[in-house]
Amino acid sequence: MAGLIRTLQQIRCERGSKFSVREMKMALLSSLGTPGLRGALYYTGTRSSSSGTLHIKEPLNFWCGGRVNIKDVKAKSEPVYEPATGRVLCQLQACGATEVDAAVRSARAAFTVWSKLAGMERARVMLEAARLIEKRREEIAEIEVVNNGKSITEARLDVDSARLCIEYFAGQATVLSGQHVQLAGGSFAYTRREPLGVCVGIGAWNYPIQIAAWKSAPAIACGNSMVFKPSPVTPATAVLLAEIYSQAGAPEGLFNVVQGGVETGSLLCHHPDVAKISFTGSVPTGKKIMEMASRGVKPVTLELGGKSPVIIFEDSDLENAVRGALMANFLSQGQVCSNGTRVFVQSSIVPQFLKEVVRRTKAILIGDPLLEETRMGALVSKPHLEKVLGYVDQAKKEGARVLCGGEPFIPTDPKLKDGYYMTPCVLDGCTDDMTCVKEEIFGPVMSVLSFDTEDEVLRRANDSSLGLAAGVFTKDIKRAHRVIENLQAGSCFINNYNITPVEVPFGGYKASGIGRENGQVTIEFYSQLKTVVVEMGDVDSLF
Ligand SMILES: NC(=O)c1ccc[n+]([C@@H]2O[C@H](COP(=O)([O-])OP(=O)(O)OC[C@H]3O[C@@H](n4cnc5c(N)ncnc54)[C@H](O)[C@@H]3O)[C@@H](O)[C@H]2O)c1
Ligand SMILES: C[N+](C)(C)CCCC=O
Repeated sequence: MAGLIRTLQQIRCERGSKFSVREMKMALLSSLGTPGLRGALYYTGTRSSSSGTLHIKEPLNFWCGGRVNIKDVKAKSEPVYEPATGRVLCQLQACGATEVDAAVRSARAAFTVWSKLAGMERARVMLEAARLIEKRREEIAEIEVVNNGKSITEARLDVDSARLCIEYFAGQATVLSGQHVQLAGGSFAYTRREPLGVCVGIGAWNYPIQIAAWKSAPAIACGNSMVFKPSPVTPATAVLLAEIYSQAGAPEGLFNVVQGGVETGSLLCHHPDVAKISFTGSVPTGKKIMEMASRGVKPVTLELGGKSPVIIFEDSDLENAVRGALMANFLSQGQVCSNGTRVFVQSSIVPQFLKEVVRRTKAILIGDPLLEETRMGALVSKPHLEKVLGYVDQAKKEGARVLCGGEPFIPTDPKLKDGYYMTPCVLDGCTDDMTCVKEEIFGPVMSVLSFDTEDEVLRRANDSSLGLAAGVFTKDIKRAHRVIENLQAGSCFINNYNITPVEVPFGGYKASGIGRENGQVTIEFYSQLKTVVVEMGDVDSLF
C-alpha cells in the first residue's frame, strides 16, 4: 500500500494536479506488476469515448519527428473502418516512392546519431518511452479497439505487452557486448556487436501496437532505426508509438511510420538503404518478402501463420484444459497467429470436455468492444468475417458438427448493427483431412479431434507444413516434456496456452517463420558481429 501511495504521489507531482479515482485504479493495476488478465478484468474506469464516436483526422504518416500530411493529390486514399460499427473511421493516405524515400532518409539520418550512443543512453530514451506508454495506456487501448474491434480488456494487455517489451530491450541495450579471444604470442581478437542500419518493420492487423513495439524495441536497442508499415486495415496506433519515442527524446527519424499496402510494402523491401526486413503476416506474403529481400541479400525475420495443436490427455485437470482451449482459440476473436485451433482430446474425456467447452463458449459475451464486460468484439473487416463464416459452412459440408456458434451476430445496440460480429464456434467430429483442420481460419472457430494414443497424436499434430505453436495438458510431468520434445513447433506451452512474456523468444518452426521476437536471442536478429584480429607481433608473411 505504501508503494501504491508513492506511485500516486508521483503521478500527482508529474501532473501538478490531484489524482482521480480512475488514475488511482490505474496506479493500483500497474503496482500489481506484470499484467495479466486479473489486472485488466477488474478495471472499472469510465470510457472517454464509445463505439461510433471517434473520428481520426490527424495524419497517420510520421517521419522526421512529426506527422506528415501527404499533399500529393495523386496519393492513394482509402477508407479505414471501425469494425464494431462498420462506419468509416478515417481515410488512409498511402505512401508512394517519394514518401517511402523520405522516411528512409529520415531513418538513415537518425541512425548516424543513435548508433553512436552508449547502450545506457539508448536505454534512458526507451525507458522514458515506456513510461509515456503507461501514462497513455487507456488512450492507446481505446484507439486500438476502435480500429481493430478487439475488446478493451485485451487491448490494454496488448499495450502493456508493448510497454514491457520496450522496458525489456532497454535493459538489453545496456548489456550489449562482444567477446575477447586470446591468440598466440599475445595477439588477440575481439568482436563488436554492431547495428545493421535502417530496419523495416511490416505489421499485420491483429496486434497492431504490440507488433510495432515487438519489432521496434529490439531494433532500436541495438542502435538501428526503423521505418514501420502497419497493415492498411489498422493504421491508427503505430503513429502514437512514433510520437511517444519522439517525446521520449529519440532523435528525429528514429522510428517512422509509412502507411499503405502491398505497393508501399514492396517499395520498402526493395529500397537500397534498407538493411533488414522484419515481417509479421501471412505465409504467402512472407514468401514474397523473402524473395524481395534476397535481391538485396537482406536478412529477414518472418513471423507467419499457424495451425497449432493443443493436446489434452485424459489425466489433465479438465477445468484447466477447457480454460486453456478457450484461451487458445478465442482471444482477439480468434485472430491470433499462435492459436491452438486443432484441439486433440483423448477419446475417454471427449464428452466431458465438449460439454464444458460448449457451455463456456456459449457464455462468451459478444458486443461493443469498448464495454468492460465484453469478452468478444468484432472481427477486423467484413470480407474477413465472410471468409471465416465460409470456413464454417465448408466444415459442415465436409461432415463436421457445429456444437455452437459459427453464425453472424447482431448486437442489440442499434449503433452496432453493421459491425462484423459472429458467435464463437466449436466444431466436433473433425478429421485430419477437413479444410477446417488443415487451413488457418483466423477466426473464432475451434476444431475438436479425438485421439487414443500418444504416438498417434504426435504424428497427427506434426502433420502440418506450419509449426508456430503447440500445447499439451497433462498431470504426467514426464509425458509433458516428452510430448513437447517431439512436437515440431517453436512456441510451446505445458498446462497453459498463448502466454507470451517478453522475456522469452516467440516464433515458429517450418513455414511459420524465420527468426524470433522477444527474449535475449532477438538481439542476434537486429545486429551483426564484427571480428577484429589484433596482431601484437610481426607479420609472418609467406611471400
Ligand atoms: N507469427 C506471428 O507472430 C504472427 C502475428 C500476427 C499475425 N500473423 C499472421 O498474419 C496473418 C494475418 O495478417 P494479414 O492478413 O495482415 O497478413 P498479410 O500477409 O496479408 O499482410 C501483412 C502485412 O504485409 C503487407 N503486405 C502485403 N503484401 C505485401 C507485399 N507484396 N510486399 C510488402 N508488404 C506486403 C500488408 O500490407 C500488411 O502490412 C495470419 O496468417 C497470421 O497468422 C503472424
Ligand atoms: C500475445 N498473443 C496472444 C500470444 C499473440 C501473439 C501474436 C500473434 O498473433
